[in-house]
Amino acid sequence: MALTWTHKDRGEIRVHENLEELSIDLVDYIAEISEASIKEHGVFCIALSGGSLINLMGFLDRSPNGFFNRKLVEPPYNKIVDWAKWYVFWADERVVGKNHDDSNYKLAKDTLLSKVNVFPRHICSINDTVSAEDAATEYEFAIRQMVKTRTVTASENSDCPKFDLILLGMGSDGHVASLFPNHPALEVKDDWVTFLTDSPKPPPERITFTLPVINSAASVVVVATGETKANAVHLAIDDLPSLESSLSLPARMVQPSSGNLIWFMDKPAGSKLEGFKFSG
Ligand SMILES: O=C1O[C@H](COP(=O)(O)O)[C@@H](O)[C@H](O)[C@H]1O
Repeated sequence: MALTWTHKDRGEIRVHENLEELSIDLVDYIAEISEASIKEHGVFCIALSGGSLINLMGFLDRSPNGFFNRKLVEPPYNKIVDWAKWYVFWADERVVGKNHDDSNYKLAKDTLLSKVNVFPRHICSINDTVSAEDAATEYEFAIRQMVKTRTVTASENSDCPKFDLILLGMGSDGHVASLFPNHPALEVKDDWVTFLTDSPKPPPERITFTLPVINSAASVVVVATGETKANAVHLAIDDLPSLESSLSLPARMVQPSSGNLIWFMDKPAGSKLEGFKFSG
């Protein structure tokens, strides 16, 4: 059973017994938001990230113990999810070829998108043949067109798109999307998508949603697993008034203005949280 509680301003926290339980809960949540969004406005606009998150969405092959039996690409989800209404974006992307192993697009394509009926024209990936700067500009332009045509909802509170769901992983340094600690990309307020040519984590060239876009989403999920993430999870969630550095931790700056924020983690990642330590 997951240990779940709501922090007064850091959203809902779900600490799962193990990765299998986390995966099932995450897949359930995505299916639920997909259904609600389609009911409400006819489409589901989801922004993916890269990294370990994608496999945790239950897209990996079934494990020998049979736990990964509720993958989005398997029954019941492959039947009940209305894939034709999905529009898929990336909260961040590495500026490499689409067939490169570092590509977040390739990861999602190999594990999910090639196995379900999302229309290829609904898969909004970056132009991988131009510079990082141009790729960011073009990606933002493409999203602006989709807001104009009302495929992507406009935020009521900001000049930003309101994605139905943004899925973020978190690095052990507290980075989310490609927003790294102390990087100037964190300060970008006027653009929806920005670029980096000096990412501290390879590959160096990336594009990323900016904080205003992330914080305008209807739902934001942050997924963190493993002991190496425990300290960043603690700094991102717990009340630590004396530790000013934690305030500029990218994961702590994820604060949806009117949307939901949910943290999915396993026990090792949640082990340093106040709420976990005092849970008995
Ligand atoms: O480089 C990236 O890292 C983060 C976290 O990855 P993880 O493997 O530690 O979960 C990921 O969310 C981001 O999209 C990616 O570009």
